[in-house]
Amino acid sequence: MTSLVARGLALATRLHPTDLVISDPSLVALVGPNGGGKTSLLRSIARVENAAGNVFVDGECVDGTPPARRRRLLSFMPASRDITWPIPVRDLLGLGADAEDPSRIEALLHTLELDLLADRPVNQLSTGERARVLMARAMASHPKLILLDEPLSNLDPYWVIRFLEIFRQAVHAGKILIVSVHDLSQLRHFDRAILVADGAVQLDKAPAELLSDERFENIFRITLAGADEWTVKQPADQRSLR
Ligand SMILES: Nc1ncnc2c1ncn2[C@@H]1O[C@H](COP(=O)(O)OP(=O)(O)OP(=O)(O)O)[C@@H](O)[C@H]1O
Repeated sequence: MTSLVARGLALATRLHPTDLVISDPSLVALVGPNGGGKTSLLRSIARVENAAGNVFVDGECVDGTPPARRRRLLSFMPASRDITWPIPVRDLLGLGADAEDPSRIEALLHTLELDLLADRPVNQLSTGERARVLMARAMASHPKLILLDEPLSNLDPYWVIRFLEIFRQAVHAGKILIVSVHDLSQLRHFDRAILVADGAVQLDKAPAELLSDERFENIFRITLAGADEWTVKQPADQRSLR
């Protein structure tokens, strides 16, 4: 059973000391206002920055783990879809997969419907197509923990639904997924929602409870006005626009 234990994660000026424990395979959303610290938290867990603290996946400390082993523990999909390197899609996926597991790449090309794009250079794909390549890459090494920074941005409605299905299948396969999202209507697909603002975890609840928490509205400065409909709580001072 996959578990994540993170202790004392911190990044100067961006993320206050933060603990996070996820004991079971689950789909966890990170939400929060722009600049609140979602990416900083994801990058700290992924150890892509020199963040303080320790991260344990299934009891195994990620720091100091050799790269081949680390990519079996976790993967990280960045929010940026920029890839300047003209590497073919299939070759890029191969960089993240085990050499002894070539069928994994073909399976991912099929799942993400990338078969016809497999020989195209990734830097010549559309933004949404690159998101599918990066998602496939994040899954290539069968990591136990998958960290995804705004994976649903830039996707058309078909692919939003397909990504959510793929996330759920990964949870059923025993993985933990931590996913930053901005579209609050997507929260109902998640098992748990963490609100990050001012560089700290402010709320950590079931999605429905989070959405109805008064602090949620205050932090986001919006009010629920109907099903999936929100209005601005404290309109910005408009005087400068006159
Ligand atoms: N490389 C960096 N160096 C210093 N400060 C940074 C850096 N990247 C981001 N920040 C700052 O850290 C804070 C948190 O940023 P972060 O990207 O984690 O927020 P976020 O919640 O992911 O935001 P968004 O929703 O806009 O993507 C912000 O105040 C931001 O300006």
